[in-house]
Amino acid sequence: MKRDGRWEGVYSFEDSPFIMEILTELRDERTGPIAFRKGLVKLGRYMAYELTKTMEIEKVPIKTPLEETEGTLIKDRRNVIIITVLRAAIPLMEGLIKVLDHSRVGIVSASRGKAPKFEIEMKYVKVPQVKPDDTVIIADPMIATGSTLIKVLEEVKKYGDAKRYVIVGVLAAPEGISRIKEAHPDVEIFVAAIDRELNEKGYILPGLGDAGDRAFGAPIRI
Ligand SMILES: O=P(O)(O)OC[C@H]1O[C@H](OP(=O)(O)OP(=O)(O)O)[C@H](O)[C@@H]1O
Ligand SMILES: O=c1cc[nH]c(=O)[nH]1
Ligand SMILES: [Mg+2]
Repeated sequence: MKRDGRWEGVYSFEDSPFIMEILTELRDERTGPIAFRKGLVKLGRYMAYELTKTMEIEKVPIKTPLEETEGTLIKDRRNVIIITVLRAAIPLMEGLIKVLDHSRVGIVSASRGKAPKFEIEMKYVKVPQVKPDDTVIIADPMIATGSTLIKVLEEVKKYGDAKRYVIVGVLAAPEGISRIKEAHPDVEIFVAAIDRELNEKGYILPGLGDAGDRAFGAPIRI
């Protein structure tokens, strides 16, 4: 895990060869939906594991069959809410919850409109009560303009004050991170990698394309 000096509380995993190998498969245009979804699940699992290193732990007395000793408990792991941003975060959440298995889960829908406005439509919001000890993890693979996550954070913050707000994603564009940090300076961001820029349609470059479409196929409008 590597802190990015351009912002406070922003980390990438560009120093992790294994995470970079999974990302390489996700970026590759030849990777089909089955392998793409599997890659997202794997990333979620390993990123959650890395995230536990930033969590508060507690030393606890335990008894082995032979004697008393001291054990470790990750306190914060017991107080996690994962917010899944439809669609593309579904496989990422599946991976995160394998490690963060006590998590409560919120589901929100967010659909980004076309350039240049990129208006976000949020029709479905189901979020549990947020308590002061909670770490709220917002899972969304792509941080492009940042508009989706700014809106999701605004909404989620109505459900109570958390100990931490953490975004877990795959790729981010620098402009998206800057916009989120400006609107929500308290949020921490963990992404596999931070890419170069956005194109005129709001896609991350070099990126991996449309994460939702690659995972689930392109929807049609009727
Ligand atoms: O940072 P932004 O510019 O807001 O863009 C990022 C959003 O775009 C994608 O979702 P999309 O709207 O394509 O929905 P989908 O997951 O259903 O494809 C992605 O999963 C993010 O939620
Ligand atoms: O590059 C991008 C930008 C937004 N959403 C995606 O799925 N990909
Ligand atoms: Mg999409």
